Amino acid sequence: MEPEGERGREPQLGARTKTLPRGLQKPSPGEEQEGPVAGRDTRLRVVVRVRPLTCTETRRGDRQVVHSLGDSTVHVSAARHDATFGFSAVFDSGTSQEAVFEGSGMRQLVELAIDGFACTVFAFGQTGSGKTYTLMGPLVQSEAQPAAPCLLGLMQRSFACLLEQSRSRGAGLALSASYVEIYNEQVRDLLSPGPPCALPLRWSKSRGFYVENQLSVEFESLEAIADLLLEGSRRRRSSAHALNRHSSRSHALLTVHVHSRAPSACPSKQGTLCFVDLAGSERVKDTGSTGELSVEANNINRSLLALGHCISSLAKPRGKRTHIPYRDSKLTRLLARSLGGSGITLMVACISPSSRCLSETMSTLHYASRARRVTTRPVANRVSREKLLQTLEEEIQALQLENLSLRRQLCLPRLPARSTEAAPGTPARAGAGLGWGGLRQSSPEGQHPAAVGEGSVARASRRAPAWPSLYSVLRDFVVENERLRHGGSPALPGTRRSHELRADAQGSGGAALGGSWSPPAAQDPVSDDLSQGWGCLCQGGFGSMCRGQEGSCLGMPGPVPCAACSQSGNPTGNPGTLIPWAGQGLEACWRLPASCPAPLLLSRQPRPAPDLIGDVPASPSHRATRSSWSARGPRALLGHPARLLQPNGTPASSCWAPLLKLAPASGCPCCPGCPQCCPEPAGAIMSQVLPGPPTLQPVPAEGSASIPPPGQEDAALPCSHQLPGPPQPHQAKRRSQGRSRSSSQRHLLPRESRDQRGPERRTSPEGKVVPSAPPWPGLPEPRAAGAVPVLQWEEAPDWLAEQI
Ligand SMILES: Nc1ncnc2c1ncn2[C@@H]1O[C@H](COP(=O)(O)OP(=O)(O)OP(=O)(O)O)[C@@H](O)[C@H]1O
Repeated sequence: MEPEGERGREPQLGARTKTLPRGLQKPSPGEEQEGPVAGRDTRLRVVVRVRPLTCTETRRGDRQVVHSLGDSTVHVSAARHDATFGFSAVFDSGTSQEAVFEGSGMRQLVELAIDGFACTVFAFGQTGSGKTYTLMGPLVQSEAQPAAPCLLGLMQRSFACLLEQSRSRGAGLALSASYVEIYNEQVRDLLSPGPPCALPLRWSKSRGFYVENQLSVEFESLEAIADLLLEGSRRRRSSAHALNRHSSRSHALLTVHVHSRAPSACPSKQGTLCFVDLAGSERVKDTGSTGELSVEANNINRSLLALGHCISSLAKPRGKRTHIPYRDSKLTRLLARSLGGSGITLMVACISPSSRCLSETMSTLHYASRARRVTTRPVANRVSREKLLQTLEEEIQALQLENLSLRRQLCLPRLPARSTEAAPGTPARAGAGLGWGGLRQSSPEGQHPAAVGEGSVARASRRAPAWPSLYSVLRDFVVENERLRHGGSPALPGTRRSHELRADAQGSGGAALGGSWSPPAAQDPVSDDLSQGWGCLCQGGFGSMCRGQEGSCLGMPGPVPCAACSQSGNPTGNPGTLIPWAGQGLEACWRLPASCPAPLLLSRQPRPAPDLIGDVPASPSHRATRSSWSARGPRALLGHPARLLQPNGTPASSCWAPLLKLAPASGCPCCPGCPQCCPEPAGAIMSQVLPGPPTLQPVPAEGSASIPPPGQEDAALPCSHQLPGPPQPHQAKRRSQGRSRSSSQRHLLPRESRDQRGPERRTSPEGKVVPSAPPWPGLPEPRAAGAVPVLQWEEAPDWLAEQI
């Protein structure tokens, strides 16, 4: 039993709510603070909510044994239990939802999240004690019958508060949400449609424990986040048992990521607000759980026990703490930062007043009292622009090197340097790319990109706001990396155009994309080549996947089986593969038409707008991204999610949901690749994205080249907005390096390929020479002087390739 004296030691609520998001108060030495103080021990804030007796309990004649004494204390009076507990606040059964929001300090928590702190609120208690009610309000039966505004829970009120703050700061806050549940010790994404699948839990030094590949959805309105909450809650596992007709069978974690964009000189802040609705502890004999319900109950109780152990260990003074068993359950891993790290945490202990629940109530109150002794050391996550740029650049470099190595292993040709999107509000102009290409240009002559350090980043950041470009480049690399890791064709920049043309020719793709632009198919040689069964696209680099003869490539391994091919049964039993093409919501079957009865390109479902992407239901301002990929390799440097985007409305067949979507490479977010926004030679792109098959191609006639020779592939940059101009000295040097590297590049190709490297051109099936880079009016030939070279093969360190 909790001693009476416990009460006296509790500081008063008014004195404790010293939330200082900005000033960060200075405590007296050795003083332990309850209000968050950066870098100082700060107690968890624990409040108690007593729910009213339910109809069943009243009907049964249960006695009310829990009473709030009005001064943040709660009194339990029963035959063998008589105790008083003090907390930060106690809300009795008559307290409104709004009073709970205001009195619990939730509003301050929202402000702290905006200020860059990782804030967590979690509700715990016995099953049926009102945790979900406190966080989300009463169960919403349907969208047509929303809950009365006065009943909305802490979540909805916090969202409203956040959005209000966002509006008052102009375009200052970028908000996104992710929603996962831990069900039977498996982490599952509640925002991904389709059958639930387990997501891996990873650890990194910078981020601690995190869920890999969870979907993160941007939102800008209350309706949007309310939809997400509703959608996720519907997917969450719940069942009926004796104590609750809608009992949650999983722990749910909804995290809102708050990114405050600061004026250029100030650091930006990246806070989080995480709502954890724990599944309720339960006694199987009380709930009458059997079978699956009892398995769930065991898992719930086990993870709550692990949480209890962590809290007990953390409640000891710092010097006396030994090991904190965070790794005992997924729940404690995910809550590690909130409990003992640098976050700020509010715990809401929910209890039933019924005499029947007395022992569970006592256990919850003891648990809560112990939690009050737990301290964290809050640290705001502030990222200076310089630092963010540097981190982004490092990430891009690491990814580029890794992709180079992967391409090398897959015998794919290099890609040209990535173009970048212009920063919002910055008109796209030649040479103004601020991404990788821009940074490389600003690097000292001949310097390895990996050696481009803070200085060049700083230069880049001084020239213009660079991160929209860098993020765009990073996203491209991540998408490409994922494709390469799966052994499939990378999402190749620029290919979207050809496939849009193709779909347009079939009368479907253009419409799906809003299709305002439909250039003549004659300007798209690759599209023609694909449709007419031109050559093997994978250059024989895939072993058994490719028979290595013209027109007989059975496709690269890819994530989405082509329904038509797999159903019709092809001679080798190797189904065709639908490759999602960047930016277009299109899928291309790599099998050739002769053997694939499916259309070469399939358009996806029409989408309301090209930039409303993600596999979450279309809703105002939704934009879905997947969180960080894997902790392998030299990546995982950033604390932000990888931008693996999924097309809207496309059901994910697996947890990887491999239908990737890239924003158009042009500066215009809704541009499907029109010549106005993407003033690069379309054909030049095609010549670069097509893997050149040196051994398998018919030797073309003289006069045109489509496969650029080593050292020249880098000449044309898709959407890089270059203008023709005389070669700069460092560019001339680069070209000479390109020539000299050809010898070293040779060893990257299969011997057969090396021996039979033919002229750098190809022909269409009719024998007609297809120029690789048809001139686009007003723009340079792809290999014209002034183009920015890409990373050389030699520049990818061997050790990296070995590691990968
Ligand atoms: N403060 C409250 N006022 C009115 N009704 C409440 C209150 N708290 C809970 N209830 C009601 O009690 C029932 C159980 O609540 P809820 O589902 O939120 O419990 P829970 O703790 O989340 O249970 P579980 O752990 O099993 O999911 C619901 O019908 C809910 O509407």
